[in-house]
Amino acid sequence: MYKVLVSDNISQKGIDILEEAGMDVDFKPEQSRDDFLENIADYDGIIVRSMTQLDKEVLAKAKSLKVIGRAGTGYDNIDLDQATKRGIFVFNTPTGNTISAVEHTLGLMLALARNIPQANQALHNDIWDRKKYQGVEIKGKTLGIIGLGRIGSRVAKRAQSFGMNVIANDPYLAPEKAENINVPLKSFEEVIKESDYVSLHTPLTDETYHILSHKEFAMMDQNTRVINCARGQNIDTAALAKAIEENKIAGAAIDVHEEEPVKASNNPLLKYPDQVIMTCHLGGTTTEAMDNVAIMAAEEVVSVLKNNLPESPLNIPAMDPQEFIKAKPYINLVTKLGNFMAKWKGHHRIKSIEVEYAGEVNNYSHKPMTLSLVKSVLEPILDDRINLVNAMHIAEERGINVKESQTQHKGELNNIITVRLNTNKGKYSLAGTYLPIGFRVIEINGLRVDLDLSGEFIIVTYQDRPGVIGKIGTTLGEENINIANMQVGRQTAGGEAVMLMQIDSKPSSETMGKIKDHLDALNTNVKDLSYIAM
Ligand SMILES: NC(=O)C1=CN([C@@H]2O[C@H](COP(=O)(O)OP(=O)(O)OC[C@H]3O[C@@H](n4cnc5c(N)ncnc54)[C@H](O)[C@@H]3O)[C@@H](O)[C@H]2O)C=CC1
Ligand SMILES: O=C(O)CCC(=O)C(=O)O
Repeated sequence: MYKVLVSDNISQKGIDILEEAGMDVDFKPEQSRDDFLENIADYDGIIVRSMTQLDKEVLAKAKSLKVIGRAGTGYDNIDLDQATKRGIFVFNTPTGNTISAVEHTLGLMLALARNIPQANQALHNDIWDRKKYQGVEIKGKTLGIIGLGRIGSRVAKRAQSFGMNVIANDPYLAPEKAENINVPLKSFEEVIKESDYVSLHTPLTDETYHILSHKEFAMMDQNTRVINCARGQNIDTAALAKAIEENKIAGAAIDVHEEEPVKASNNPLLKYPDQVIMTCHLGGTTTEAMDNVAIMAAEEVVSVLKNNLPESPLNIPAMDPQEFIKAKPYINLVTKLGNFMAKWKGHHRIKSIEVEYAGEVNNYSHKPMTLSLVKSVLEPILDDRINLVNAMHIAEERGINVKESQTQHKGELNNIITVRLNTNKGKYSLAGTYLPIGFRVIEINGLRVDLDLSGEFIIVTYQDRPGVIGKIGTTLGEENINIANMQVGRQTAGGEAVMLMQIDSKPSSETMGKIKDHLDALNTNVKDLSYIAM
């Protein structure tokens, strides 16, 4: 039974899903860091929101952890690099709370324009002051959005319906996406200078850390109001407090904070209740969003622990489910070629893995295929320590160069995948194709063959000599091993030859020894002789 820790508050619906799937669930949102560090080794899966820090120290102790589910969007609290190196799948549920974050942003903008929280607070204190709390309209004003993704684009659409003029900065967005929603893309500086309202909707990255600081506040108009519903570290809090103090800008509405939870001791913005509205990271906290992200995260954790790939992976290439279904035969083909190669090359040290894709297979992303190949080639050495998440990292760590290429050439076949290994004892190459009837191996070390890529094989590479086929056939016959199919390829008469035999049962090591003795007696210079079960 898998153990799953839920270390932040999530909807009960998520916990029910985990339990119904037979998981042993610990719900511990209030756990101390020390307890967390002490117990994390016990868990196969974890679900977090933004409060749990899954940093290097934690992940080093998380010896059994296979999957991290982020019930929400931003994943800056997870050390993705470390999780990847440790082969832990990480996914988020980025669509579950988009609308809630959008609506909270709009709410903050209106509250900021109309002094709603301040007037409410005053009235609760028995103060009626219509002059002090006079607001401004948002109609006709310019809203500058930094980060026009899922949330930013929806904020834009709603703001346009209020009659706002929306502009945006997003260097990574395809310009057509912005054109489609009638939002002109401008430089960061233009947005900062031209906007009455600046709203942040970027993830927290090295580039967006303190994206608004002294310099940017100095560029803003005095009537500018700033909204942050993204991440606290996107704004330099001290610089914002100074800009407010010096009336460089008109106000700010802040949902996310550099230090959470906010306390009077750690946040200078609390000194400006008339200009700064603050909420306690509530952007994604609605009943609907909480249910959505918890259900999605729980279902995905269960699915990944059952050996499926996550739908919104953060550390393996994502694939559209429809595309995945179509590409699956090629993923299976390349995995089979990798399994074959791993057994064929035996204990030789791999220097490089090359894969060449030809024909129809080029219609799909190669990344999942190449990852599957690397995993299958290295698996016999590393067992369950290698998976799709850490395959490239492990290859790199072992000095194995992985190269992929594509070509249109495929002859009469619809698709061909060729795998080449360079080892300390020589080169191996194997090509296969996917046909609706199954997988075929069509080339070994450059020699044409045609065999079903399933079942059990003996493969031998040797110097072409008369009598080899007969000797091997007789030896297998004496051991009562039936040869279902056999193909021999050779470069030239007397040159390097490869024999691939599909057999009906496993030969003993004595049988393999006898074959080797016969081949040596015939002076065939055996390069390798392997039994391969697929
Ligand atoms: N306050 C809350 O409770 C919530 C906060 N969030 C935060 O909102 C962020 C955005 O969420 P989504 O819109 O779903 O993400 P998204 O990935 O759909 O959009 C982010 C956009 O930012 C752009 N971007 C990245 N770096 C940029 C840069 N240096 N300058 C300008 N644009 C840049 C990207 O190209 C992308 O279009 C999340 O990363 C999360 O941190 C999300 C949900 C709830
Ligand atoms: O998950 C949370 O703690 C709140 C929502 C959020 O910040 C996010 O989804 O990025």
